[in-house]
Amino acid sequence: MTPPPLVLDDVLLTYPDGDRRLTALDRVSLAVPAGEFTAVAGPSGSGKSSLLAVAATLLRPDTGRVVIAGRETAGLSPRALTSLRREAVGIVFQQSNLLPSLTAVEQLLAVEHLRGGSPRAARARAGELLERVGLDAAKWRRRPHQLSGGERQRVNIARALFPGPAVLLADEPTSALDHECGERVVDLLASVTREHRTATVLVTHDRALLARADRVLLMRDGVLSAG
Ligand SMILES: Nc1ncnc2c1ncn2[C@@H]1O[C@H](COP(=O)(O)OP(=O)(O)OP(=O)(O)O)[C@@H](O)[C@H]1O
Repeated sequence: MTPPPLVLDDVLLTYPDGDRRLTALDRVSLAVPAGEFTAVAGPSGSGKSSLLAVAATLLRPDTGRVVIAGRETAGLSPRALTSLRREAVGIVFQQSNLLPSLTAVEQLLAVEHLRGGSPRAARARAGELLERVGLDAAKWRRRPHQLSGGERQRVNIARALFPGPAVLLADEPTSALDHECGERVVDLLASVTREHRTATVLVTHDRALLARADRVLLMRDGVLSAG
């Protein structure tokens, strides 16, 4: 059996807090198999964003293991970590972290440019993904300010999927959207998880969205438990 694309094992993360340390993740373990959509709920300040930052290899834990797409991250250099992240981890943030000067299709192609692939194949793939996330082709040449919040999140999801990541992480992707639009974005995350076989983790405050997940976990004071 192939190992789960995302594994956190006994992860401890602390931040400096005056002359003490604040424990943000208290010995957290989590394994997300390919094609599974896991949601993490929990109050503000409980450690949800910290969990995603560690899973995205943006923060190194104090102790514990993080294994992405079968690779131990602990021994990797910053450069190797960046390249693993680029290949294996798609991230969708709260709201538009799209580049303001680029059109929807260019947002995806900019990622490919960093990877140095063939422009023609990249255009074809960008078109397929924008179509898949339901962005009307008439809007592919619009810049972020010419799109609605929901449309921007669709572009974000297409961009995160572009490199074919094994792991897809979404941090409150619906918080800037109205309820109905938020539900559609979460439905989209659920369906692309199955189609693309990503190990997906969604962090959300919105309990109404949890029903879409295969599994719900609760974060409280840095401790992760079954929902
Ligand atoms: N860079 C930092 N330095 C010090 N403390 C931090 C830092 N980032 C987060 N914290 C603290 O760590 C704890 C967990 O924060 P985190 O952002 O992970 O929670 P969260 O559940 O995502 O909250 P929210 O839902 O409000 O975004 C909080 O007590 C927060 O104040």
